[in-house]
Amino acid sequence: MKFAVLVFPGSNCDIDCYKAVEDTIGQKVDYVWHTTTDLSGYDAILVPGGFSYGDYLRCGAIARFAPVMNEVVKAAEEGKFILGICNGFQILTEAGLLPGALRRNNGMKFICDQTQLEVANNNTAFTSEYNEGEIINIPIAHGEGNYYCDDETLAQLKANNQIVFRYAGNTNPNGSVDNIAGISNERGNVVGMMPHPERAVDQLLGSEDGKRMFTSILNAWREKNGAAVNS
Ligand SMILES: NC(=O)CC[C@H](N)C(=O)O
Repeated sequence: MKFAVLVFPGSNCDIDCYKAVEDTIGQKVDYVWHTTTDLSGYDAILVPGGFSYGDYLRCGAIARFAPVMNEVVKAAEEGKFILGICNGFQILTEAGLLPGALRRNNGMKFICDQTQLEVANNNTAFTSEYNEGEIINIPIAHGEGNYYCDDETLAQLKANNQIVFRYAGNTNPNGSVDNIAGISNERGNVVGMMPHPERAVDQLLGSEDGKRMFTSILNAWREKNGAAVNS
């Protein structure tokens, strides 16, 4: 299996994502610059966190127009796995690949902290290794993580089981609607989340709870492709 980690000017979690893939599942992974116009060689695309284009206008609002994003849209249509983390989630909502938007945290401050997440849906390619309702420890680091969508969209998210993670036990750090920390598209192959699983892949980092997102993706890909265990 081969992963792409997108790199925009201002990305700062690209190396963490690359290392997480290498260390947790040992699969092939490349950094892919934002001007790239061909992602056909990749099975999964990670859109990492950071401050793409300095967060000017709105987080993700400029990155969404990068040439590589047309390829990300194409990859999503082809059913490839796409995971946007933090700024990556913001970019995917700006690009219209995921519904809703990320607004300033309701306390208007950047928050960098450990958070407890509840796995709201383990029936996805990204979360199958967790138990439904499991509480996991994954850090956040954002200024605009306040997920917003209108009532109609929220009803659709619930009806289609698209809410993947919630901040556990009403410990909502940023004001997100319905404690939402991560969602998927309707098809389930695109997920965006504000917390950082790639920063929780070793006890040295304080938690290993993010590892199973990467093993879940690999398992889903193997299931889809009937691939041999070590391919
Ligand atoms: N860690 C991140 O990706 C931060 C995203 C964005 N710059 C924000 O502050 O909300």
